Amino acid sequence: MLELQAITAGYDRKAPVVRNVTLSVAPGESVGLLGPSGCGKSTLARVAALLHRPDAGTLLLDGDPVRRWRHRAPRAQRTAIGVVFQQPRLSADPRLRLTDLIAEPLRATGRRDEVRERVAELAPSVGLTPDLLDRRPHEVSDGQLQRACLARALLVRPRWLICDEMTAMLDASTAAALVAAVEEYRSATGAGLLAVGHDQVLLGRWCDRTVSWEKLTSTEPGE
Ligand SMILES: Nc1ncnc2c1ncn2[C@@H]1O[C@H](COP(=O)(O)OP(=O)(O)OP(=O)(O)O)[C@@H](O)[C@H]1O
Repeated sequence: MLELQAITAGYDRKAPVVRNVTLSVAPGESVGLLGPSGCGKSTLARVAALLHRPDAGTLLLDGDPVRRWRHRAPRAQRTAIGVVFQQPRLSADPRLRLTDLIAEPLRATGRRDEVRERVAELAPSVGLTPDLLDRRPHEVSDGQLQRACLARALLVRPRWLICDEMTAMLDASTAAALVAAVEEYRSATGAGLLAVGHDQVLLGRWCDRTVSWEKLTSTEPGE
């Protein structure tokens, strides 16, 4: 299970944007988190992705509490989670060719031949052709770059995927292709998914269940 328990988080301890939120994703389950712009969904997603330390509450990964965040998190916990954000250009090093961008999670540990093999295996599953793999981010479209960011997230075979508005900037056919790639990965591996967004129709079609931000936060004592 991926369990967010009574999470309070934000950027100012006196005014947290996420207050006492509890949400779980079971293995193999897909959960959509719906909410309006600015409500705190991305902040919660970043807590779940080990990128933002909460002010209070507990994150359990398969029963183990997460005690360290970002680069301090143990590798086994970091690689259990794959994350894709809304804006690929903010999460892609502009100097890297797409092959190296996809291979980033293996940079420290992967052998060269293993890296090449894994990227070649993943690229078609996200719809990237070999010619695109040699290009740098400024030489590809947003959709192509987002495909590479999804491949990077899948590279270490995470048990949990967090997609934060993954398709918000994309045209309908690219969005559908990326959702299909996530679902193919999930059906092959049994990975769980937390998909964050504001598009009720998309999340309703994509996920086993959707929860609204209002519901999650209305259980707060005193509200
Ligand atoms: N790095 C930051 N420093 C300070 N405040 C921030 C930071 N990031 C986000 N915020 C604020 O926290 C609140 C919640 O932001 P968050 O990105 O979690 O919302 P969201 O629901 O994901 O919105 P959107 O759908 O527009 O991405 C907003 O008011 C935002 O301005």
